[in-house]
Amino acid sequence: MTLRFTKGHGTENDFVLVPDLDAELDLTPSQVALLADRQAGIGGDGVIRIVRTADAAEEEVRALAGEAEWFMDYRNHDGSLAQMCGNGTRVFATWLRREGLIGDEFSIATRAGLKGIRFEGEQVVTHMGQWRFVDEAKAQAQGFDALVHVEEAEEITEPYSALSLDLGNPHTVVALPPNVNLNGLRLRRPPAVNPVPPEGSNVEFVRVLGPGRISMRVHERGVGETRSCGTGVCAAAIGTAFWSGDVDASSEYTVEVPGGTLRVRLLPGREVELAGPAVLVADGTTTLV
Ligand SMILES: N[C@@H](CCC[C@H](N)C(=O)O)C(=O)O
Repeated sequence: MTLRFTKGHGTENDFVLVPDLDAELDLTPSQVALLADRQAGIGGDGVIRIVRTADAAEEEVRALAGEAEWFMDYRNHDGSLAQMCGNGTRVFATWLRREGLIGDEFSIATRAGLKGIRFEGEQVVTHMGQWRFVDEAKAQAQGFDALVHVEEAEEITEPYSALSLDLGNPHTVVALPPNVNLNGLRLRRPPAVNPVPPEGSNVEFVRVLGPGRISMRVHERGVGETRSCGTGVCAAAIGTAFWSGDVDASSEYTVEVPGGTLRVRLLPGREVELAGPAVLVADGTTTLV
């Protein structure tokens, strides 16, 4: 079967977008993994099927059809399903706008609920909704609720304290001590998180650069190290605000990732907004086997 696709990225977190406007596709995990394969397929950190919310397979998603016409059906590089992708929302929205399917401000449906989108010049702003601690009592009592082992250069060192956050999808944030070089971490293998998150976790390593400025590297669940992760930079900003003493105040962070720069606004009511660029790189067709 011939498939139309668009390749796009948000701060170099790259995706294969597959329009399925008539809801004819039932992509299997192995078909997704082949599309995302950088040697044998188109290549990307994830695959986004663009489909009407009313045609989503999941009942909870279909229930959002009155508020959002389009559903971002997000799959990871390995073919697994994910609830949400922050960078993906901007690329998805940019494709919908290019095709004339939406206006300047609208909502999209995701497996983590509705997300508001607006275009501000070259930037796309996603209202990511509410975040939550996975274990607030433990985090407030100890300052962390998990441990992360990671390889540094050749060795696996002592575990780092970490914070588990739910941004619709799972995150574990590590604030690196000042003597540890962010670029020296080896993220080719998944960092080991303890307690083991039941559905796996994206793991972010954060270095504070100055007030409101951080840099981050990420190992994404279902992918490996990526050059950016939108939900991950939100988690990194939330963790940094938490460790600096006031996660409930409004604040803004600029987050440097290997693929570029993103802006995060922490809002009252534990809501968060993400702003950044989105680029559509190429359109083509491929054969689905
Ligand atoms: N890159 C994304 C997150 C994609 C999903 C993630 N790997 C997961 O499994 O939760 C982003 O920009 O947020």
